[in-house]
Amino acid sequence: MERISLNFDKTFDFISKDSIFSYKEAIENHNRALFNKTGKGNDFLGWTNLPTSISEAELADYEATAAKLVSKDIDIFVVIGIGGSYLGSKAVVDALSDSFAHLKTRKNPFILFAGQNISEDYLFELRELLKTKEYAMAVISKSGTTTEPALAFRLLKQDIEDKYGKAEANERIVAITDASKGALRSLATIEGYKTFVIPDDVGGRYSVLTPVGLLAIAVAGFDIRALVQGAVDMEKATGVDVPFEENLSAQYAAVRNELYKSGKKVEILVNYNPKLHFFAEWWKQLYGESEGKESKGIFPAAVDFSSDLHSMGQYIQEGERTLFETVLSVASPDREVRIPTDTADLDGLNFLAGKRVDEVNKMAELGTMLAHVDGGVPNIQIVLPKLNEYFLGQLIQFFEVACGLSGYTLGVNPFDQPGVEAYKKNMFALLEKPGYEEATKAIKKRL
Ligand SMILES: O=P(O)(O)OC[C@H]1O[C@](O)(CO)[C@@H](O)[C@@H]1O
Repeated sequence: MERISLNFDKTFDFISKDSIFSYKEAIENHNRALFNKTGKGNDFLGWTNLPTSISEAELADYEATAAKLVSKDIDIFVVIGIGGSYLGSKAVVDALSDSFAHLKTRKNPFILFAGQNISEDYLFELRELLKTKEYAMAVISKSGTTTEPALAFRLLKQDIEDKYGKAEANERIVAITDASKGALRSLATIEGYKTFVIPDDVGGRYSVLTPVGLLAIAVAGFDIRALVQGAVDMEKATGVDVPFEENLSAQYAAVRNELYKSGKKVEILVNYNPKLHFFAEWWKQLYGESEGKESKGIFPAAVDFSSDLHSMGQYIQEGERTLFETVLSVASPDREVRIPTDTADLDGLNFLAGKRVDEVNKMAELGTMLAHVDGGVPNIQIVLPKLNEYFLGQLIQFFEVACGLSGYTLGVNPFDQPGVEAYKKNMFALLEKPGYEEATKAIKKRL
């Protein structure tokens, strides 16, 4: 199998190869704890062997449901969800879509998102747009009780029922949630929506390869079988008995932990293709929610280069020396654009004539990596041969396994997120939610 590759040579000015390989035994033990489901948070380890456990019947169901929705000639498929219930599908759909798909004639509907913020303007404008379009929607919440998607769904449910009538609206709504618990499960049962189950042992940020991600990706017209196949191959390539020397996830986990120990507290995920912007958002949740606890953890940040070289480049080159970068590099672009000759050559670019634009991009990438290393920023590089479903599937599983190993190495439980409750508690107290009376009194005294 052709694989994504990992190169961490450009960290050796900062940490030694020996120090990285000193993690071998510990990380191999962590890998066994992950795959044998004996480590911390082991009730949320269903994602480790998720790719190989997806059945033909499940894939066929996602594809058939997507085809049924698309056959209604919908312009838009609205995905209502937040965090892990939206970032995975957004990441994959954006990575695979034409950059201007929203302005072009398409075979498949455009995927829009709701419930990922509480902006009144966003919801107003979305509802206005939907009045003029044909649409269907998926409402996704593992807990079934998250405020942001519940609020958006309350509004959009009324709109879709008003537009199509209740019976047809119910045909256009798919609910993806827990098998038995939560308000969304109860509502879906009452309304008779088509439903899909998010497995109990797969947390939100590890759920892109469940119906949470796969349905929307199929509706958008992408090959979910190739995506899953990539993840299957990476599951095997990082599995329980794979030695450290061959396990890319284990090596990435070791390098980032050693960099963290050496004082590099911020990891910046870099891309040179704007289609990967939301992949970085998915990655930020994966690593931020998994590792940021007990006053520890690398802060995950992201930049889109070369755009952000003209905004954040200065800081990365010369600011606080607590950064390292992980560059997502795509070896070959899908399309070919060559730079033309210009007789006047007033812009002085004739030295590039005949070259592909990607050659310039690649030299920007290499030049930046070398400059940043010179400036004190270690660089890791992950290369995808192409930006397609198969290699994205590999990359997803690679990062998930590495995240589990990295969290175990750091000594935290990478599969809970207790800190997220703090803002919710305050928001409910401020909104005077029944049951929060004491908290309301206490918070009001602070205002
Ligand atoms: O799918 P749910 O349960 O609505 O949760 C959405 C997101 O909210 C969180 O639970 C944080 O509150 C994330 O972990 C999760 O991805």
